[in-house]
Amino acid sequence: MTEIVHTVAELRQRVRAWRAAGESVGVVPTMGALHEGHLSLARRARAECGRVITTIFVNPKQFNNPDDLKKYPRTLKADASLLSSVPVDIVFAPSVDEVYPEGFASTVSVAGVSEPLEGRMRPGHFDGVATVVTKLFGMTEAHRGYFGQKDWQQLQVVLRLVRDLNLPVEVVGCETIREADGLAMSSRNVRLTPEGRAIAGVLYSAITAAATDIRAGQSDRMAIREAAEKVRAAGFERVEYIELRDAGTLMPSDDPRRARRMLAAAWLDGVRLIDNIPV
Ligand SMILES: Nc1ncnc2c1ncn2[C@@H]1O[C@H](COP(=O)(O)OP(=O)(O)OP(=O)(O)O)[C@@H](O)[C@H]1O
Ligand SMILES: CC(C)(CO)[C@@H](O)C(=O)[O-]
Ligand code: BAL
Repeated sequence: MTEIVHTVAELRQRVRAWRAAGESVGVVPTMGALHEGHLSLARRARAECGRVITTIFVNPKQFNNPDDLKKYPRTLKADASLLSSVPVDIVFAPSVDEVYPEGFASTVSVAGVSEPLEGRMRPGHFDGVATVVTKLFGMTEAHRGYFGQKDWQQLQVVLRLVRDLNLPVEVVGCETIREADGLAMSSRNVRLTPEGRAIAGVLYSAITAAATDIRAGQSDRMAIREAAEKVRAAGFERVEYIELRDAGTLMPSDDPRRARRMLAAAWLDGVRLIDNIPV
């Protein structure tokens, strides 16, 4: 049975009882408007942990764009019913005041890995993510936390903060779930028009082709330029970045012997889509 819990006090009571009984606890942090990508994380947690908590919290501190925050889809009822099919034990859906009560004054800031790409395009975003993820780990006392590779840089930020702050959590990165045309599932996809949705898969196919070309010996720069041209030609309004980076540090990397990642962000129908793949 899936139970919806809104307060930290009630959550703690449940978790303490589980832990006292020797059960392992997994947490899947989300902002709701759930899709198969989220559910795959929850199923993995279900398979690996005795108890599973999914958190649903649209975290105002990580939105640098007030319009994006206002338009973020909120579908708690439908989300809870999807999660009961996994099933997860608890849906933790706190209010903004519960998470950030009067007088809240702390920020967790991860230097380095949070600075380029998403960090540069969305100032303050990763401070908001690092702060709320640290709090969610503290609130849930989870042994394991599940995060999607779709938000690759976020996953690296969380890994860094857990290491740096000695948090007793094992971070598990889970593969990106895609639509049939390759589009990475994302809650923001519902804001695409039918015309936009029809071309959205080009972001993935363009970076996949670039990665293949680079592995076949094409120069990084040429392959990336061609990918950006394909995305624009398909009808995207703007390519914010397509970059080849060290997979762990997110710093520029032209060393094919190291694990590298191609990361992209582009605008379609006024919606900002991101994706990434290994190279
Ligand atoms: N397609 C996906 N495959 C695997 N994991 C995913 C996918 N989409 C999101 N996740 C993961 O689910 C967790 C919660 O993400 P979030 O609630 O922001 O959903 P989202 O679909 O990424 O929404 P957004 O529109 O904000 O990008 C994150 O760890 C994220 O990486
Ligand atoms: C990890 C997270 C739930 C923190 O708010 C959010 O950034 C997300 O949904 O990826
Ligand atoms: N999925 C990452 C959270 C965000 O876009 O704000």
